[in-house]
Amino acid sequence: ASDFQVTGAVARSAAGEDLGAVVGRKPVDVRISASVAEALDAAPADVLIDYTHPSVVKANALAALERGSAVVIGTSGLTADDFTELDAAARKAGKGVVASGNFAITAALLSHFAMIAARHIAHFEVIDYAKAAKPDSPSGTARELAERLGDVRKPQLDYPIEEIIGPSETRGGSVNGVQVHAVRLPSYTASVDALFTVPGARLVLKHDAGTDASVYADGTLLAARKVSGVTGLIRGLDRLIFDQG
Ligand SMILES: NC(=O)C1=CN([C@@H]2O[C@H](COP(=O)(O)OP(=O)(O)OC[C@H]3O[C@@H](n4cnc5c(N)ncnc54)[C@H](OP(=O)(O)O)[C@@H]3O)[C@@H](O)[C@H]2O)C=CC1
Ligand SMILES: O=C(O)C1=N[C@H](C(=O)O)C[C@H](O)C1
Repeated sequence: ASDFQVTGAVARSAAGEDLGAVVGRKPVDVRISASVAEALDAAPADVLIDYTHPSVVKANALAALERGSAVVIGTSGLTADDFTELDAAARKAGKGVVASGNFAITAALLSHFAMIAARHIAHFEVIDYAKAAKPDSPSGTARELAERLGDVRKPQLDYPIEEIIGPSETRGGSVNGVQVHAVRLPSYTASVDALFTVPGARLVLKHDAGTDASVYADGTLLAARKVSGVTGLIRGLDRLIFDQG
């Protein structure tokens, strides 16, 4: 995108190398750093875009806010409490954080439609499908969806989970009162189903992605453009697209 300039990059395995060379292009005079703090100390940035690992994303975001950068978070694994902490840190810094469990437009539309559906339908659950080796569960997509659906309303459960006859784990995990079922198997990449049902009929909202990471690019760049106008945290690409006209 011609309106952005890459000022730094982070990858421990390529630290010290030129970013252009590492991605198979001409050198671009951007040296890859081993950590976000090191990268931002070497070259300040308006925005940090984080696609790293659940174990480091919060520390990365806090390091960026301390250094005066806004933050776009794609990395999964953060809890509702983590986001509360990041919102407070962003407000203290007078900066914005935009986080989305999924930056694909199809996932953003699913979230938008699901919030409407939850206002009208009392029974719903979420199924999350990902590759067998995904380290976090539920996915960022499913976690954000369930947390936000649970804020719209707590879904009706017609049989209490704690009274289930058999292993209650088979009914999934509760995220903000919403049952989430995480499937981790080879052949899956990144999909989510939001199931809304009434007696006799079902609405199934499905986001289904393959391995092409470009589906996340436009949404990520949209967030990077808009985050400079934000103070505090916004969660969900759909909120950037649909809540503001
Ligand atoms: N919100 C969204 O739309 C999307 C979210 N994701 C999420 O983004 C995250 C990254 O996914 P993906 O790009 O597939 O992962 P990869 O493992 O392919 O890439 C992670 C990158 O982060 C670098 N990195 C820097 N610091 C660390 C660290 N401390 N620990 C681990 N890696 C580090 C890695 O390089 P090195 O090991 O050399 O440091 C690597 O280049 C996941 O949480 C995933 O769920 C993924 C796609 C879309
Ligand atoms: O690990 C992935 O690949 C992805 N992770 C994100 C998530 O946890 O939801 C988004 C997408 O599913 C790809």
